[in-house]
Amino acid sequence: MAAATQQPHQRFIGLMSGTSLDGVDGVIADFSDDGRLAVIGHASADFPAPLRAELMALNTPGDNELHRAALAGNGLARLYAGVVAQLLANTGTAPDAVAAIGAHGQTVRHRPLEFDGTGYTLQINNPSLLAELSGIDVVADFRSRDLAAGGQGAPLVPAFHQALFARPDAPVAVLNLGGISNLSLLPATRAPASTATLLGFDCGPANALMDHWCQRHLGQPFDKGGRWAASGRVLPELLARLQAEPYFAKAPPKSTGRDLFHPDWLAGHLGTATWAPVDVQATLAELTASTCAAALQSYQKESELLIVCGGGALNGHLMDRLRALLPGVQVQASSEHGLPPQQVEAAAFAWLARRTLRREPGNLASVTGARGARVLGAIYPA
Ligand SMILES: Nc1ncnc2c1ncn2[C@@H]1O[C@H](COP(=O)(O)OP(=O)(O)OP(=O)(O)O)[C@@H](O)[C@H]1O
Ligand SMILES: CC(=O)N[C@H]1[C@@H]2OC[C@@H](O2)[C@@H](O)[C@@H]1O[C@H](C)C(=O)O
Repeated sequence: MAAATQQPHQRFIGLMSGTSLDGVDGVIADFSDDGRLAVIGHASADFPAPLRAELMALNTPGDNELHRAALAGNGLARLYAGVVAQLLANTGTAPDAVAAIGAHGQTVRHRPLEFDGTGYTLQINNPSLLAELSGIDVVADFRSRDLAAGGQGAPLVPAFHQALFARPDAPVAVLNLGGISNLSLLPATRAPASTATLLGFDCGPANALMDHWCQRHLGQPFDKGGRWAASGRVLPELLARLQAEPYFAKAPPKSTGRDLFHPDWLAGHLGTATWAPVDVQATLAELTASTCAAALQSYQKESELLIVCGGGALNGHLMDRLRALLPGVQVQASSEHGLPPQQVEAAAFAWLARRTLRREPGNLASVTGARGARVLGAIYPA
């Protein structure tokens, strides 16, 4: 009789609904014992318009928030459950073959201490409902523990970027262009310990303001390929005003969100000027590219490779501007390094859920500024 074979891998699902508020991305991935992963399926779902509108509205203080947030959490959990069902069906996976789902939730407030002295981060979610609907353990609320330990609670993906993209002999930078941009600066894995500090921080707005402007003036949710921005002219005076935002010059650790970079922030800088909308869009794209490029040049000059993920990697104009602003740096989409741009963050939350189940820390104190490594999140058993 053949000896019983050991299970060769563990399967996890990761679900991300990020600050661009475009919908949910999910991946299902197999992890080997040493933590390497193979994504075996991807599924996504757009937000139904009323849920998107409510999640967007909940980013700013308003009436009856507790009730509305609870209902939005239910709506999000049901959308998540639909994505999980697609992932299971597409890959012929039974729920009990999945160790856990890492479900990020929807950030509607992000207030690390120095933002306004409050010190909390809030991801709307209903992990109990998702566990009930999916029959799978759910890990959620990944950020609060890092904040409790004095950290920013974000970004959390740099540790995953390190596991996935770091190289033995050369540093690598990884840029996520979602609603907000964040950069991971990965030292060479063989670098001496004294020079091997991994940094990561949010650079500023990526697509959030461009999406807003595009919706307002073209009635479209985003600027496909960046073609509208590419047809405009950068406004030097406006660009200088936007770049003067103190957040950009702040040293890490730092993180941000729609709490700072919201439509009123843009409106305040536009003032009463009557610039052509297409030129404002070109300027917003330049703001994204220039702040990300400046962040790389300030904190990892020696990097010759920039791997770009997130939906912004599909914006040809943004990618061109990054290349122009970073001569000598190869700027490549993450698809050239094994994982399509829209799957990286979801895969990161599958990876983080696995860490939590194994009681392994998910944060990096060098990135978030937390007092130390912490096991992140809460587990909701199926
Ligand atoms: N073909 C495309 N051309 C230009 N932009 C695109 C394209 N596809 C997606 N995007 C942009 O990418 C955004 C979605 O990116 P993504 O899903 O990575 O963001 P997110 O995960 O919601 O945000 P975050 O990483 O800040 O949490 C869209 O809102 C849009 O602006
Ligand atoms: C509070 C919050 O949701 N932050 C997000 C957001 O989207 C991009 C950037 O701002 C990053 O800090 C973070 O997401 C990724 C997944 C992170 O934690 O690494």
